[in-house]
Amino acid sequence: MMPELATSQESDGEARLAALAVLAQQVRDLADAVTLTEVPQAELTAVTAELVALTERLGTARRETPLPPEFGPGGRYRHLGNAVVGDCNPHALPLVVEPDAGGGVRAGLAFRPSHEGPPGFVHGGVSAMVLDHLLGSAVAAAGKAAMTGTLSLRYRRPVPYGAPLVATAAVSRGEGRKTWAEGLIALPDGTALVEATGLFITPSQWVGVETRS
Ligand SMILES: CCCCC/C=C\C/C=C\C/C=C\C/C=C\CCCC(=O)SCCNC(=O)CCNC(=O)[C@H](O)C(C)(C)COP(=O)(O)OP(=O)(O)OC[C@H]1O[C@@H](n2cnc3c(N)ncnc32)[C@H](O)[C@@H]1OP(=O)(O)O
Repeated sequence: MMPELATSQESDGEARLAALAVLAQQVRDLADAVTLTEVPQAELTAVTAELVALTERLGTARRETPLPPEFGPGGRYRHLGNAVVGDCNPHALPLVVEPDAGGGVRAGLAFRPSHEGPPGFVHGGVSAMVLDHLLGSAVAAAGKAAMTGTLSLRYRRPVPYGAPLVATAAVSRGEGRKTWAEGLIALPDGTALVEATGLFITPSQWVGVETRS
């Protein structure tokens, strides 16, 4: 179950990965363009034909699975294929998670129109995904490799897209293979929008796995 972590020497060249990250960002922009477009039907059909051709070009050399977690340049942990933080995954925001002064983690973020749930606001499941990852990252920053056992959310206010927000998380307690973490998505002034608590469990075969680079 535990992924074998490669080193960057075993992964693709850094220049190619940088080009792939640029492509992934373009696809994110494409997703928003599709979500918001009002061009006429004939133009939609023409664009679709071009996208079919592009999809086929990318598929001529294809991996079985997204890019795995690895220790990249400088020994820094990264997971380029991850759905939340992966620079090379168009589905990812991508979130940049950093240690904060208090021993937890933080990430600045801005959701996009393609994250719409209730009209004009971010889908609650998307907020949950971000908080799942952030709480998991706080657990990893505390030295535990763990998977989400439970995640509980309190949606206090609708989450806007297109606006700068901040997400934070920290471990609240630990007991054997269980680690509890708390976090929130907030406005820059600290106003809480979504609060989360979660229980993360270290599978027995992951006990002792190094999570800090
Ligand atoms: C993902 C990390 C990769 C590590 C890579 C290395 C370095 C990492 C560095 C940085 C990583 C950065 C960030 C990571 C960020 C995000 C993480 C995202 C997390 C996810 O998005 S992850 C996907 C969703 N997640 C799952 O896909 C889990 C599916 N599930 C399972 O894989 C098992 O189910 C598991 C492992 C949860 C437990 O399995 P197990 O066999 O170890 O458990 P076991 O039965 O031994 O129970 C032991 C004690 O936990 C209690 N317990 C068990 N399960 C519970 C539950 N669900 N709720 C409440 N309590 C539970 C029992 O009641 C018992 O309690 P007690 O001891 O008191 O009786």
